[in-house]
Amino acid sequence: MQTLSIKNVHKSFGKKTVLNNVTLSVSKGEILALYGRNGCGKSTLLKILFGTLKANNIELLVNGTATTPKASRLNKSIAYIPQHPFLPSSQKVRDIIPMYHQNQELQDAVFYDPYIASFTARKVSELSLGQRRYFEVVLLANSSHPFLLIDEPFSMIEPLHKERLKGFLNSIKRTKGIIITDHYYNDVLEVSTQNIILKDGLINTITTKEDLLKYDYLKSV
Ligand SMILES: Nc1ncnc2c1ncn2[C@@H]1O[C@H](COP(=O)(O)OP(=O)(O)OP(=O)(O)O)[C@@H](O)[C@H]1O
Repeated sequence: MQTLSIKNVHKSFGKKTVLNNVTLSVSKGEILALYGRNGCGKSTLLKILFGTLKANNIELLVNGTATTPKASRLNKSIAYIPQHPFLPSSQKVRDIIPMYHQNQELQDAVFYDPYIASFTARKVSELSLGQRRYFEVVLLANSSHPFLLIDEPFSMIEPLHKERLKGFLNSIKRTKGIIITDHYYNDVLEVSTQNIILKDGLINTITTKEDLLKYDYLKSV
């Protein structure tokens, strides 16, 4: 079983502790959903895992072997889809695909995705938000990385795009271990296999939607 485990992640910004000995793990075949209120530290945790933000402390194990976030990024264990646009806006979709994938099979998986095939001639700047988000996810999820971090894939996109994205995530779920964070909790709950919430720097397990009330994320369900 391929598993990504993090233990005792600690992160402070000045005197403010955002992550307080956070411990979690995700295995191939699982989608771990991370909830939490604005500013609680979800993106901070994903950036730390991808090695673009330094933690005060982190123990990272990939398949039981101790490693570092930077090494995991460089050896293509972990892929990361950030919250903000990251693709070159003046490039066409069809030119971006080979930039990310030299492997023909991986290129084809993106090129021949039925929805992406309908806009490969367009520049990224010409895509709708939903098209761009779907392209970003499919582009990076069709990779050899066994673990994938996705920050807010559903935010601000229309219902039809959300359905398409959920369908895609369900189709790749058995091939990867995925950590996803988003405030569209109903959509996330449809695809997730495990659910946790970050509150006051600590991780709590969620088993029902009502637990989101318990940790002050919702007022009613
Ligand atoms: N570089 C930084 N310097 C100082 N404080 C920071 C920095 N980056 C993040 N923070 C603070 O850390 C906290 C966690 O931010 P983070 O972006 O991880 O929250 P989040 O849970 O992803 O929020 P949202 O749901 O709004 O995306 C916030 O209070 C934020 O202001």
